[in-house]
Parts: sequence; C-alpha cells; structure tokens
Amino acid sequence: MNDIKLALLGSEGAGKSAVLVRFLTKRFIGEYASNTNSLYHKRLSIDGRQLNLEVFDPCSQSEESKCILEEPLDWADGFVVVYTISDRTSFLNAKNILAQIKESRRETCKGEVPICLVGNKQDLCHSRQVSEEEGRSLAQENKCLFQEVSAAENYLEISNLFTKLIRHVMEQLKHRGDRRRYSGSKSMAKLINNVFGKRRKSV
Ligand SMILES: Nc1nc2c(ncn2[C@@H]2O[C@H](COP(=O)(O)OP(=O)(O)OP(=O)(O)O)[C@@H](O)[C@H]2O)c(=O)[nH]1
Repeated sequence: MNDIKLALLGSEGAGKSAVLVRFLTKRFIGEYASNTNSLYHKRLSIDGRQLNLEVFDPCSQSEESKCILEEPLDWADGFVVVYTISDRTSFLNAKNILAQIKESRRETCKGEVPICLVGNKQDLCHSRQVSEEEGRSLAQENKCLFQEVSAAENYLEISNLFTKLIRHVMEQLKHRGDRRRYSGSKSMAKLINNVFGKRRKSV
C-alpha cells in the first residue's frame, strides 16, 4: 500500500476545506470549523493501486498557523495551493506560497515538486479579480497543475485534479530514494497531536 501525503495551503477563507471535502466526500459543506488544524485520511484506488491518502488542512486563523507552514513543507509529498478568483490578495499569497515550496525543496527534490494551483470560487466570476490567464501563467512559471474550480458547484473537476496530482506524486516517489523525511514514528499526525491537540478525521 502506498502512502501519499498532501498539504493544502492558501489564504484564510480561500476554500481549502471546501475543496478538500468536495474531493473526499463529493459534498459541499458551507461552513467549516476553521480554528483547528485537521488531518484527513482516506483509502483510495487509483490506476488499480491501493493508496493511503493523508491530507493536512491547516487552519489559517490560529496563532500557531503563522509558523505551521514549515512543517507541511517538509512533510508533504505534494501540495494543493488554493486562492479565490474574487480575491487578488489570496492570489498574491498563493504566489508567495509557491515560492516558499520551491525554496524549501530546492536542495532535496531533484524533479518537480508535485503541486496543483487551484483558483476556487469560480461561481463568483461576476466579482472576479484574477483572470484565468493569470492563474494559468503562474502555474506554468512554477511547473504546476492548474484548474479553476467551484467547490460549491463542481465535483468532477476537483476530483480529476486531485487524481492527476496523486499520479504525479506516485511518479515522483518512485524516483526518490529518500521516500520519507518523516518516518512512521514522526508522522504529521503525531506532530499535529503533539503541538495542537488531537484532531484527525477519516472520511
Ligand atoms: N461561493 C463559493 N463559496 C465558497 C466556495 N468554496 C468555499 N466557499 C466559502 O468560503 C468560505 C471559506 O471556505 P473554507 O473552506 O472554510 O476556507 P478555508 O480556506 O479552509 O478557510 P480557513 O480554514 O479559514 O483557512 C466558506 O464560507 C465557504 O462556504 C466556492 O467554491 N464558492
């Protein structure tokens, strides 16, 4: 069984939890408790391979989150960076996050870091502040997948995007000798439990 670890990053309220829960459950839930860091678990089968997926969804509101970025950067095999198409600040933040990911992996990751950039809340295109082209260019500059989505309205696009990202992660892991910097005894679950209190979710 392959273990795949993903981290969701992005501005507060960009829709990280909404995008993730849409992928994991096919449902859209309007409001989420956003004052805790969460680690989601799901067993998946992709291309006939059984996978153990763990996804870290940090909250953006806590004091702890101001320093949380470093841990997922080390821990995750791949990243989902979310911004809101109707909020330019969230796009600029996504740009910074992409730069931080690249910087943190410069020495350790020989190939490309599997990342997908997600422009969420496509249903709010009447108040769009970031064009689709800008999103696509940023993704191209950073060699990552890109898709505009609406967690509120769509499942398929989000599902396809996660599937592509997971395939990319599986490819990268095949070529990596140092499969894990965090081994079982120092998993993200433990880190989260130790630092922030136990909060793990299975869906
Ligand atoms: N219209 C619209 N609203 C959305 C969409 N996705 C999320 N929202 C709303 O945006 C708000 C924030 O969504 P969350 O998923 O909690 O965002 P988050 O990035 O996890 O936020 P933090 O946990 O605070 O970091 C909620 O009110 C959601 O209902 C979307 O695709 N369209």
